[in-house]
Order: sequence, then structure tokens, then C-alpha cells
Amino acid sequence: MKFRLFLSREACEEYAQEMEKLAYSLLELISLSLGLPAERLNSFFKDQTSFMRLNYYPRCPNPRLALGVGRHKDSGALTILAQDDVGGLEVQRKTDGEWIRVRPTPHAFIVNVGDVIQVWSNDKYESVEHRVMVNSERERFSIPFFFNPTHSVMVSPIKELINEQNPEKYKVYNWGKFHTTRNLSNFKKLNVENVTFIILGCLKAQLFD
Ligand SMILES: O=C(O)CCC(=O)C(=O)O
Ligand SMILES: [Fe+2]
Repeated sequence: MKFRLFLSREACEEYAQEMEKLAYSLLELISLSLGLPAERLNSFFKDQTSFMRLNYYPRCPNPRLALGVGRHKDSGALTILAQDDVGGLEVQRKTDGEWIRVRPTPHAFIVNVGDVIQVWSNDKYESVEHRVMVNSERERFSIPFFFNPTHSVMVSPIKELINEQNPEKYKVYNWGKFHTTRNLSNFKKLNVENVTFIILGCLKAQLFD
């Protein structure tokens, strides 16, 4: 995939509209896979707070000293990522903590399940931890589309998925408040490597207070 450096507003709007359609299709498939009606989750996105980002990672002579994107989990519902052929995205394998390179596949998107779907599905789906390494020889471009719920949505495990054998693992939280607080803090105030993980951990911990 080749990216032009300057994208027009119209192109960005058109791209976002297409991503939104794709995101709804994926959401419906996820809903079906959980044994729910296809459109069960759609209403959470009526005035969605989705956005896209144009990422540029310049070449770096000493990649070990530079931060592409530090380790994190995406906090929204789904991320649909387009990337060029340079590579640099890595996901952490849960079994041994090893960072695995995600090899770019031509004409394919990478789809991340975010924390919101992890909570809705009560851990049936897991939000993957990932990071981006920079490259000493080539610059890199990527375009993530973050498919996020409406600001006022209260996120908690979907009640149809909860029963005695599968009690809810998360307390309810407000998506908009959570997202704004996280963005405003810009990860500065917490001296930890992985803020999302800690926050999800806190939500889980509260359950057992
Ligand atoms: O550029 C990438 O490959 C991923 C960026 C990313 O993880 C993010 O913006 O959340
Ligand atoms: Fe990410």
C-alpha cells in the first residue's frame, strides 16, 4: 500500500465513511459470534466518537532509542489499521510476553479488538497489547481508524452473556469520561508502562472490593 503525503479533506472524509461501514460489518459479525442478534451493539454508536489518525514515523538512525508508539491497548471498540509495506507494528504474545512483528500484508487491514469489546464480551474477546518500533532505513505511514462508542455510553458486560457460571468481570464505566480523562492525562501522570492495562485492572479489582 502506498500513501500520498498530502491527503485532501474529501479523501479523508470518504475514507472514514468507508471505514465506518466496514466497522459496522465487523461489529455485527462479532455480535453474532457472541450468540447475540447481529445489530445488538449498533445502538452504542449512534453519535459515535470514532476518529482516524494519519501516523508518520520518520526514519531513525537508532531505533532502540526512539519511541514509535509505546506499548498500549486500544481503548475503543475496534481499530482498523492500514499500513504501508515497511512494518514496525508488534503485538505481545500472551503466553510468554514475547513481542511478535506483524508482517505487512499487501491490500489488507489489521483489525484490533479494543477494551470496550473486551468488556462487552466479558473477556470472550481480548484487547491485544501492541507497540510500534521505528525503522533506521525507511520512514513509515499508517492510518488507524478508531471505531468508538457514543460519549454517553455506559460500558459493561452485555447482560445476555452473564450468568452464574459467567459472572460479570467488569464494573460499568462511562466511555466518554474514560476516554477524555485518558487523553487529557496524555499518559503523563501515571508512571507506568501500560495505562490501559492498569485501568482495566482497576475496573476488575473494584469488583472484588
Ligand atoms: O501505526 C501503527 O501501526 C499502530 C498505531 C497504534 O497502535 C495506535 O495509534 O493506537
Ligand atoms: Fe494502538
